Amino acid sequence: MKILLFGKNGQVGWELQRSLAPLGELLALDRQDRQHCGDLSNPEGIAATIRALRPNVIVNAAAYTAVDKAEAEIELANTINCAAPRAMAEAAAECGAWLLHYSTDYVFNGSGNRAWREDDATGPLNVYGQTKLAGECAIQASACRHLIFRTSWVYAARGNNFVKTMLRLAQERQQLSVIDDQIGAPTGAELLADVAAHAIRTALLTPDVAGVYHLTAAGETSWYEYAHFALDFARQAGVALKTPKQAITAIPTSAYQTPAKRPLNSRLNIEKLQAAFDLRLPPWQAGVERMLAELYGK
Ligand SMILES: NC(=O)C1=CN([C@@H]2O[C@H](COP(=O)(O)OP(=O)(O)OC[C@H]3O[C@@H](n4cnc5c(N)ncnc54)[C@H](OP(=O)(O)O)[C@@H]3O)[C@@H](O)[C@H]2O)C=CC1
Ligand SMILES: Cc1cn([C@H]2C[C@H](O)[C@@H](COP(=O)(O)OP(=O)(O)O[C@H]3O[C@@H](C)C(=O)[C@@H](O)[C@H]3O)O2)c(=O)[nH]c1=O
Ligand SMILES: [Mg+2]
Repeated sequence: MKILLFGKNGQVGWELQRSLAPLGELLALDRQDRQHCGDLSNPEGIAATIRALRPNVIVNAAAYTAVDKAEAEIELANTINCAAPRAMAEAAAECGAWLLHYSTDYVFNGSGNRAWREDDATGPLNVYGQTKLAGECAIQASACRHLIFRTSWVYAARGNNFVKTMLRLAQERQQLSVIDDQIGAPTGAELLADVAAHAIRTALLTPDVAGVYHLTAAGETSWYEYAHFALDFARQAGVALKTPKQAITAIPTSAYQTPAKRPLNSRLNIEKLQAAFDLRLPPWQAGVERMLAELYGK
C-alpha cells in the first residue's frame, strides 16, 4: 500500500509520519518538497502530485490554521483549506484513492450546550471555519471515498498551540486573563494520528465507513480550566512561573477582543466514531499530562 501525506511537519502531520509508517510505503510532503508539489496554495500542483504518485490513500494534515490572520487573508485561506482539498479529492477519485482529511469544531456557530452531532446544521462564525466547511463540502461533492475527521483544540509537544502559549506567557507575565465561556475538548495530535492509522485499516476492509466523524478526546473543559491544568503541572514540575495561581483571571469571551469570532460551544459528540471504528477515546487530561511530562521530563 502507498500512502501520500500532505503537511508532514504540522502538529498532526508529524505524528502521522510515525503512525502511518507501519501501514505501507509512506510518502510524506511539506510545502518545500523539491521533487513533488506539496504546496496547497497550488491546487493544480497538488493534483499533479497525486496523478504522478498514484497513492492508495491520501492523508491531508496541511491547512491554513491561523484563525485571526485568516480574517485578512481570505483568498489564501480558501485556496489552502478548500481549493486544494477539492483538487485532492478529484485526483483521488481518478485514481481510486481514499482521502482522509481534518476539519474543525469551528464549522459550528457555538450555540446551545449540547455536543454537536455530525449532521447538525453548520454555521461558521469566522473565515477559517468558513473555508474549512467549504473544504468538507468540496470533498463530499467529489466522487472520492473519504473520511473527514472534525476535531478541536489540537495540541502536541511539537508545534504551536494554546498550552505552549500559556506556558510562555506565564513565564513572562505576572497576570493572565483567560476565557472561561468557550467549552471544548483539547485533543492530542498523537491520538489523532493513532486513530487515523486504525481508521484507514478499517476503511480498506469495510469501505462503508466512509463519511464525516467527530474525533476529539473525551470530556470537556474551558480555556481557563485548561490553562490552570497545564500551569499547575508546570509549577509542580519546578518550572519558574511569574504568574501565581491566583493571578489567572477567568473572563468572558466579550472581554477578549480578537479579529475572528470564536464559538462558545465547541463540544463534539464522538459516539458515531466510537461505534463505527470500535474505539473508546480517552479523557482529554490523559494526553495533556503526557505532553507536559514530555516537555518537562517528569
Ligand atoms: N490546531 C488546531 O487547534 C486544530 C486543527 N484542526 C485541523 O487539523 C488539521 C491539522 O492541524 P494542525 O496539525 O494542528 O495544524 P498546524 O498549524 O500545526 O499544521 C498545519 C500544517 O499545514 C502546513 N501548511 C500551511 N500552509 C501550507 C501550504 N500552502 N502548503 C503546504 N502545507 C501548508 C503548515 O506548514 P508550515 O509550518 O510550513 O506553515 C503546517 O505544517 C488541519 O486540517 C486543521 O484545520 C482542527 C481543529 C483544531
Ligand atoms: C493567548 C490567550 C488566548 N485566549 C483565548 C483566545 C481563544 O478564545 C482561546 C484559544 O486561543 P488560540 O489562539 O489557541 O485559539 P485558536 O487558534 O482559535 O484555536 C483554534 O484553532 C483552530 C485551528 C481550530 O480548529 C480550533 O479547534 C481551535 O483549536 O484562548 C485567552 O483567553 N487568553 C490569552 O491570553
Ligand atoms: Mg491558533
